[in-house]
Amino acid sequence: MISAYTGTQIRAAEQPFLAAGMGDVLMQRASHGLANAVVRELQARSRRLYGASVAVLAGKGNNGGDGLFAASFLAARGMRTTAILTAGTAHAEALAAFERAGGRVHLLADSNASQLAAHVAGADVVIDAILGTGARGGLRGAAAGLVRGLSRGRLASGMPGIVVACDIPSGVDADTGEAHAPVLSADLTVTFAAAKVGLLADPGADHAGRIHVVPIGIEDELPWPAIRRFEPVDLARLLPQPGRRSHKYSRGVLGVVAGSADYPGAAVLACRGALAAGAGMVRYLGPPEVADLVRQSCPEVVCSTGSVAETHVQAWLVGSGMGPGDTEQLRRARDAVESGLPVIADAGALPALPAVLAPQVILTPHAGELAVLLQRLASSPDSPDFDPAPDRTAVESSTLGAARHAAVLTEATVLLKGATTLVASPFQDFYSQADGTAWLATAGSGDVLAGIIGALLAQLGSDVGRFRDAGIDPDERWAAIAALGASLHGLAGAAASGGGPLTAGRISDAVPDVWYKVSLLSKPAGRKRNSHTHPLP
Ligand SMILES: NC(=O)C1=CN([C@@H]2O[C@H](COP(=O)(O)OP(=O)(O)OC[C@H]3O[C@@H](n4cnc5c(N)ncnc54)[C@H](O)[C@@H]3O)[C@@H](O)[C@H]2O)[C@@H](O)CC1
Ligand SMILES: [K+]
Repeated sequence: MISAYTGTQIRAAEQPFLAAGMGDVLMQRASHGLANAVVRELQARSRRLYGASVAVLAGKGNNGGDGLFAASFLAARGMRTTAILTAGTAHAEALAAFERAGGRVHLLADSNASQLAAHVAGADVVIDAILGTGARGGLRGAAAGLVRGLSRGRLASGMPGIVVACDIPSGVDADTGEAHAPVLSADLTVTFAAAKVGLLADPGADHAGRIHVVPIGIEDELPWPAIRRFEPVDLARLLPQPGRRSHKYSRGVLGVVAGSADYPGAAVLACRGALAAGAGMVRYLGPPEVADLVRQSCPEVVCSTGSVAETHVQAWLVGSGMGPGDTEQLRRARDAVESGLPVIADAGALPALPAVLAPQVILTPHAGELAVLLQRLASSPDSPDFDPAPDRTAVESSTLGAARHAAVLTEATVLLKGATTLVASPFQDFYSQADGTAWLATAGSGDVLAGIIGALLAQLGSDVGRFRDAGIDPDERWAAIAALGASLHGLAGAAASGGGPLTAGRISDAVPDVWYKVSLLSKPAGRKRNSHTHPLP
């Protein structure tokens, strides 16, 4: 599990060390880690170390200090180092160390910005150490102009160097992931003590590149994380395995209310996702013509035109492929929510459900649907910290804030789909998953995700002990189940894609194999099914 923290939490954890006069020690650990990461990055790309050019963009705070110390270590390994001081001043000891190591220093001004930009664009490595966790807002003045020029150059592929962000890309809010343009997108972010929330939420995550955490010795002081991310080994622990005496009913039965005359395929894809993710049985309720298609595609599914009340299941999936005119299906969706069973509510169900729900109801909007949902709830008096009527762009620029707000207002668990999938529980537990590939942005992908999460709800919803044993508050298991589903969906999509285009059905087809490979991570080597190890996709 990856745990991430706000800048405020990190600073609070540092406080006892700073009070004990250990600030310099922390900075040395951080900057050594940064320098080592740069060396490894060059080596991984088979680039020479001796003579490599390094440009560090250094602000006036400790973030700039980290960058300057790191550059001085790199100079000691024979690299040619240049510092651009973006604020006219810099951390005094770090600057002195940098100059002693032979680094060249330039003060950034409007008059020399374009000349320095050309120099930086030609460097083998650019270290972005302008702003860190102490930033308020984004880059300003000449620093903004420099980064804007560099970003344009990067987009035009004119900048072959490696961009390494020190702690966080400058301009990204460490607490929220909001990005104040311009931001220089990094290939690698080397972050200290622990990942920052802003690296795990879009749009900050767009700019972070790969994330490397450097421990600096304050980790034991860190509080409960602000956001977490499951890794495959966590899936190995949390995904269910049938017992020897399991039967289809004890394995977990999922009821599916999805599809319509206009979108019958959504029902098929949701059912396929659910079957692939281990539901003991899937029961489909819906129009006969959709049920026919479901039967043809998935003969395992038991179809009926009955009511929610007379259908015995452990969890419901409602809404995929449904529209406002599908009166009977929408009534079933509301009945499913009223049953008190765990429900995943997707697409067409979102506008049709009561405003206030419950934690075991998982809403799965994309950014546009979340904007509509928040607009519907905007009349709520509990929305002081959010634009009362956010549009899609507002949601996309503050994904974590929007998901958090929706969870608070609806009292449901909210899964916001996107390049990074965020899950917010109404109790304010958060997960971020980014296991997939951009090829997952394909029609029907969300229906499969709903099916996968539905199957996990049916199998895991009552398994309180499993979550407690994994250190997850049982009340928060709905968010954990949603995050597990997002992770499984992402891993399956990446495996099925293999780097090329993807169709939704292939995501579900890939789930069982990914599940199997993940489950090997929890078993001692001697107990593997055969002698071959299956690398994760
Ligand atoms: N506190 C510690 O013990 C450690 C801090 N570390 C580093 O220190 C960083 C935090 O350092 P600081 O608190 O000095 O903060 P920053 O280095 O992020 O910068 C804050 C400085 O920039 C100014 N500033 C804030 N917003 C600005 C903006 N939008 N435009 C221009 N200037 C702005 C502030 O007035 C302040 O002087 C971390 O990100 C990390 O890199 C590491 O060295 C590890 C140890
Ligand atoms: K930075």
